[in-house]
Amino acid sequence: MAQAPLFRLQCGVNSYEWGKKGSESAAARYAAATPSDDLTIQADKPYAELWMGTHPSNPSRDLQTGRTLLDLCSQHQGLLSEPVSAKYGAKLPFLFKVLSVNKALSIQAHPNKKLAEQLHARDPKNYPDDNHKPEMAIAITPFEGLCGFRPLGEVAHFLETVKPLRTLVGEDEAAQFIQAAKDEGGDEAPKKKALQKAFGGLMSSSADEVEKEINNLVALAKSEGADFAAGGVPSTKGDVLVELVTRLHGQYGSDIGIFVLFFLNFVTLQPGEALFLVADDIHAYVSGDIIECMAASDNVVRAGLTPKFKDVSTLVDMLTYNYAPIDEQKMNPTEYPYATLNRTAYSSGSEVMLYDPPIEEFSVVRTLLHGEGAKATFDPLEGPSIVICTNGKGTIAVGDAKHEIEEGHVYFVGSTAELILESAVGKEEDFTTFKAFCEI
Ligand SMILES: NNC(=O)[C@@H](O)[C@H](O)[C@H](O)COP(=O)(O)O
Ligand SMILES: [Zn+2]
Repeated sequence: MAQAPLFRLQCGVNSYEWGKKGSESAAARYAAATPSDDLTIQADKPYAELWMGTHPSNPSRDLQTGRTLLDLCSQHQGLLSEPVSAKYGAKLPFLFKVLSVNKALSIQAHPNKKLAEQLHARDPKNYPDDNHKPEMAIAITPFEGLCGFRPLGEVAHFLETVKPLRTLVGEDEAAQFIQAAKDEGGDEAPKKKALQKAFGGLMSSSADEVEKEINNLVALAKSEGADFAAGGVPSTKGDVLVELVTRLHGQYGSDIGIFVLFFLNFVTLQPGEALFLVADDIHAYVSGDIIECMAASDNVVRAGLTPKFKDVSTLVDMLTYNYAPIDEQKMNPTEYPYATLNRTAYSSGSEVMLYDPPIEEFSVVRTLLHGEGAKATFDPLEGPSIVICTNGKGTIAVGDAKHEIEEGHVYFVGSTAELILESAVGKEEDFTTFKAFCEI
């Protein structure tokens, strides 16, 4: 029997410690928006991630039949399209998530394909996939994160002005780094080497050294206030650093990850803003709700700010040591050219925006339909999509099939289906959806 190309998904939510509690968590609210026998939201339990896709660690299911999406795609490969199923088999090329972050996530990076295969072969328990995991984050609420190494001059500034940091890095390593960072000319390779040496020096500190220096750091931050770190740097002022050191210390105690703050860009995203992280890029999300899309993998190499398995030497060895101002990491969405807005949508400032990272496995479209009757019609795609509504309500239609969709509802849309989204909100309200898709 042919499989309808539009069906509602029941998606699982996981309870990592850093998730927002109870219904404060968007991941929990969205999971609870779909009937499920085994989910009752508990007020004091953290709910971190809603997973939408075929990944076996938390497989999404067809709401009507209870069959896993992987099972359906295995039986009906047309849902994925011939090119996608030829290359990726029955597994979706992407994993689509909603994260609700209450406490900082681990200092982490995701291995490239080659390293992922090696780690998976060596330690399948901690590295469940043999695939890379480049990822994109799109803010649903205001979001804070640590992403990529700072411009070297900023790291040099902190090594010069924050004594506990310099002590852990090592006076010689710090001096060599500052020298390399200040050398205006010269190629990148020796600078990246100096950065790796300084970062590696920090990350090889003993627990006792960290305990001692974290107390000095917190005391210094408290006593110096806005003058902390000589007032900080343009991208992260002294008072912001004081608040972050205090907050992370409150969350994780004497954790080396707090010192990593001085090496990484601290970025805030407003709703709709996005960033993209290539494999081997260091990061740690700090707060807020995001849509996240990634290649289908759950490989995380961690080195701090976490009770989970840490693999510090692998992290220090694997990083790209790219360094750049945060604006170079942000992604700029563009108007999606394959959707048509009706007059109501057009006149009410609705928008269909494409977030298109430089990889094959996924892109994401954010559709914001403002006011009653605003409609967007999407050209057929040769590939699979997953749609989630994050605000308001409306209808989702493919061919003759038309369903109501509201906040938290998730739908799978099979290949070459012409998709129509129409809002059913008040004239001053928004109906917002995100659609992850792969087309090769
Ligand atoms: N940057 N975001 C991600 O990579 C998410 O998709 C991961 O699932 C989380 O980072 C996992 O974080 P923990 O290992 O619990 O610290
Ligand atoms: Zn990550």
